[in-house]
Amino acid sequence: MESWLKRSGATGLDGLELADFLGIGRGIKALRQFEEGETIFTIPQSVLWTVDHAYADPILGPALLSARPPLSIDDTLAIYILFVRSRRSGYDGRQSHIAALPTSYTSSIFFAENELQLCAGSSLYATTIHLIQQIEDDYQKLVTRLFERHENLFPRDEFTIDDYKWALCTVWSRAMDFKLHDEKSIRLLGPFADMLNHSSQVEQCHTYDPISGNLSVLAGKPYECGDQVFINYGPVPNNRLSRLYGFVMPGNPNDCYDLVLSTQPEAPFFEQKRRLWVSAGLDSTCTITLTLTEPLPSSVLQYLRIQRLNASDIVSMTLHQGDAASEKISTANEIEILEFLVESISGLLDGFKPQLEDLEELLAKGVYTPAGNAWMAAHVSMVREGFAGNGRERYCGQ
Ligand SMILES: C[S@@+](CC[C@H](N)C(=O)[O-])C[C@H]1O[C@@H](n2cnc3c(N)ncnc32)[C@H](O)[C@@H]1O
Repeated sequence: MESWLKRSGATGLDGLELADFLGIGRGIKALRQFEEGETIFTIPQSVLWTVDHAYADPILGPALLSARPPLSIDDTLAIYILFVRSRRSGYDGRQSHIAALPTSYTSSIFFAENELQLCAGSSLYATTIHLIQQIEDDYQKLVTRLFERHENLFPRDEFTIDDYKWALCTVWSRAMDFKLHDEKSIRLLGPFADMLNHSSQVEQCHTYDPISGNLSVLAGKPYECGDQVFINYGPVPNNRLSRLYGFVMPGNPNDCYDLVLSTQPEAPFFEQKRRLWVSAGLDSTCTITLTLTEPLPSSVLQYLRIQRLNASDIVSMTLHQGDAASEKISTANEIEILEFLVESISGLLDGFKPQLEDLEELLAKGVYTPAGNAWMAAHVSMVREGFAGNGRERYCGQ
């Protein structure tokens, strides 16, 4: 892979090598010193995996262009990888990258039922179950939209659902996203750059030049010869890390709980309430992220105050829409929403299985293999530790 990249114009690779690091696995090792901010290496645009390159491929492109509706970005990249992997000639360079990819992944979609049960009640449990079904549905759509129409391009034994899952996990765990101008963004996989592991000790230091289309990695901190070079994947909570990347960080400060608030259209004064939610930047169904530093965002209270409005509250609120329900509306309304919150958060916490104390004990005793699936699921489930304490204090103090 490295010789193909160098021939294609990659720079900086001589100062680096792939190496195994204890407790983290394969990553990139510095073979010399790097000063913070220095460009470590650059991968040219011609070898990146992008949606544009997939469409520009003379064999794959026309098939992708004919798919209706068009494929999502992740599906396009996943099919591009599988397509290149399946070719017998003409794709040596990209195939040398594919040969360096892991052959299996540890995303939560591969957890066994008993492993997944360890995080029952968490958003990871619900999203993983949903995702497994979604992947099966998406695969069936690909079969009818693409594979059956171009049987010569997509030999069925190299485009099975297991191949599709592998390619999707390749994209989820290795793709980088960059914001461009005009609110546009680009998702790409950079050969070699995708060998960099994550550390929250460095600032974001991978950059994309929209003019040249090249990808560069800068030193996020000073490195000595022999150090592992890291990038920062972003402030990702453990449930996402486990779903997309197949690892977790114990005590992750970015841990959060996605609280879904929704109201049925049959509810009293639904239309008026919906308008108030929209004026407050919310909606009749909205997902609000509870974090360890902000376990009870004001938007939760705002949503519930509007949800519990009675006929007379609605009239006065509609007159003063401003920042709807950002403050207490009435004592009765406030008591109602706080009682509801205590009840529903207790319900949410009770929904977690197994009990927090049991999980803490099992983890402390080292029952689960570190970094294994059960260990990851247990750590995701521990997220409630922070919310249980912080949240309750906050509700009692209202
Ligand atoms: C972009 S790849 C990095 C290269 C990867 N280690 C490899 O050998 O191909 C991302 C994957 O590396 C692993 N990884 C990255 N950072 C990690 C970390 N801090 N701890 C444990 N595993 C990590 C996870 O398996 C993740 O899905």
